[in-house]
Amino acid sequence: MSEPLPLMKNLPRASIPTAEPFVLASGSPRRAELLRSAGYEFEICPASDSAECGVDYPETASEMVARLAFQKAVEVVRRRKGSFILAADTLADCNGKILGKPTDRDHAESMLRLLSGREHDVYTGVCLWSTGSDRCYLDVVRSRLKMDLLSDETIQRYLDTERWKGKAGGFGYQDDNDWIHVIGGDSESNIVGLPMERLAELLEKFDSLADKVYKSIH
Ligand SMILES: Cc1cn([C@H]2C[C@H](O)[C@@H](COP(=O)(O)OP(=O)(O)OP(=O)(O)O)O2)c(=O)[nH]c1=O
Repeated sequence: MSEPLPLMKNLPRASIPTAEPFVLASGSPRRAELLRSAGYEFEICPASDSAECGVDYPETASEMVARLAFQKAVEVVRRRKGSFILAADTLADCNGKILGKPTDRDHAESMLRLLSGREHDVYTGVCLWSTGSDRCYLDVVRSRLKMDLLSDETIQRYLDTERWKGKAGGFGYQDDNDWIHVIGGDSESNIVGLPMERLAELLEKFDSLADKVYKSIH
């Protein structure tokens, strides 16, 4: 088995605030790996892709990840009664241009060319939802990154690895590249899809933070 990445080590863990089974409403292998590395026990029940698509809303990256995390949670809440649900969404934002997962190699290349030599933000929206008590909390964490100016050769070499697949912005911070640097925000796990430090805080404070959810969204 390969050695866990440094960012997967010493991750904080908090107790689940209800007696409900903990359900990860995400198909992201990174989110599952982060939770597993921290020692959480959970089931996986991904939201359908339709929870992510839809109308082009005029919104910021921060608003968008919050909305998408909420939509993914709603979709799973409908199927998993009596569960404590965690949904998340991650996007990159380079000067107002919002970058999701690339659809193909050309799309990934255009994202890398946009990010090359620039600073950008990575946002993750987190939605926690106790379906038994109908309480929900939504939060967003931001990290700031700087990508070195990439040569054509570096871009093509990275694209050849296919590690850009399924990753917002067309790259993986965890992919051991020396051309991407964190310059703001202190959660590396946030960049990879789940801010583990904030998650532990939210779980600890869930009872005081969470609001009752309107029945109408069920
Ligand atoms: C920026 C960045 C993103 N990512 C990943 C995290 C997320 O899995 C993905 C963003 O896609 P998301 O739509 O947030 O999640 P997903 O499609 O993987 O899973 P689901 O919708 O079922 O929850 O990008 C990295 O792995 N490394 C990175 O450096």
